[in-house]
Amino acid sequence: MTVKLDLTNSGIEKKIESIKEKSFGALDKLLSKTGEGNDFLGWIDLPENYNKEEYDRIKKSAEKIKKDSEVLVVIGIGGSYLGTKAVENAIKPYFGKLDGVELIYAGHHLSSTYMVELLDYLKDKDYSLNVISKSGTTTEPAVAFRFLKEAIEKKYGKEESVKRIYVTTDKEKGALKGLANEVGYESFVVPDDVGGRFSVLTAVGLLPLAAAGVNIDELMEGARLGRKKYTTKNFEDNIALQYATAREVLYDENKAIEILVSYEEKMRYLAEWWKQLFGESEGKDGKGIFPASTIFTTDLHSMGQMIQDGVRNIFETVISIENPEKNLNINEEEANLDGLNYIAGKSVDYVNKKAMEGTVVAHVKGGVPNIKIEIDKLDEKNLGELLYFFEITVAVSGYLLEVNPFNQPGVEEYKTQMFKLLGKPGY
Ligand SMILES: O=P(O)(O)OC[C@H]1O[C@](O)(CO)[C@@H](O)[C@@H]1O
Repeated sequence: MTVKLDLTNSGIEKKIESIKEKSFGALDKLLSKTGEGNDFLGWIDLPENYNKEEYDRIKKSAEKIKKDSEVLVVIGIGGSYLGTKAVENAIKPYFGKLDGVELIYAGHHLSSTYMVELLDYLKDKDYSLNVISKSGTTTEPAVAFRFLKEAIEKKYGKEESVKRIYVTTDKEKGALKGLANEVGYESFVVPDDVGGRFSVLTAVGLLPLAAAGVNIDELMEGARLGRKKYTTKNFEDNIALQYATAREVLYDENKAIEILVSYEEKMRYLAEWWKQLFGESEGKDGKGIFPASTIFTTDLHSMGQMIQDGVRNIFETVISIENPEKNLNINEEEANLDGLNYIAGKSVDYVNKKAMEGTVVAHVKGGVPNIKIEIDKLDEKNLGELLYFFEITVAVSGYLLEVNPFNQPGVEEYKTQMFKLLGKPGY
């Protein structure tokens, strides 16, 4: 077992029994495709049932990008970039990069300063673009692409730039698809039945990740393993079902905020991906657990007070990585002026783990139930499984909450108001 779940500090193990049946019903609804949003369930079978021809093309394009570019600019927002950034950051070294290109993100906000500085940074780099938008009409990436397309055409000329632009979008709809068809960019598809926040294992995530040097075969292998485990209709064996059930019980007990905690800085963007997945899936009809995240011990020194002592509407889900990639021991110092000799001979990870154990005790004592998810190490295979684990959990959680986990009507409101202010035709 690679991903493990520990509910011993959740305080609700007995209550879980009482809604086990309801959770089964939710999983059944999902797998029999009879629930709301059942036209967006393509992600369930994706680890097995993906387009093999496209997968090969992704690998070939990634090799070409590696050969002719130092940088790949990933243009997208929300589900069109967060999964990539989550996996990339979890896998790549802190300083430097993998055996691939540097990924730089654009179109995930509207900072004019960022765009000016990015265009400047790219001037002396060899680069390619991957513009990603399922709808093909999202404003932020569209604006970014307009600037970056102009810049790349200026640098390489029209003909060469066409070979450096990769488009990932709907198979037939949207402005981006129209443009790709007209100009002849290499194109990849976001399947109709896979929503943006569930799309990391399609070309959306796979192309930039492969170009960055992430092992996408292993990522898919992990997801395949996840599919076997988390679609199992046996409560005792299915920890995604257990996690969804625990969340439902805690929500019933007015724990309306879930903080995803990690003690590894590399997990920061996995938490960002998780926040979109859970926030967009559950937050509707006046319901939903608010997804938040922290990196400990860093945020214990900023958010720790609030978590320990503030409004008691929080629970924590800790992702623990059993074996760090790298570790080092603290040496004994004769003078001991810093007073650290009491931990001499111990490793930094040992101290980190003790911080984790101590924090769990303190927070549970302070009225913050704790769920622990454990992986043995941070690699592509475990990440693939973890991504799939969260996807199944959120779908079951959504059905338990009696919302449609696969739409996001609320996101439209800000767009409507912004378009009105900008004078977009039709608004
Ligand atoms: O891939 P697209 O269509 O540009 O959408 C980007 C993101 O924007 C949203 O649609 C919300 O507007 C997210 O659900 C999605 O991940």
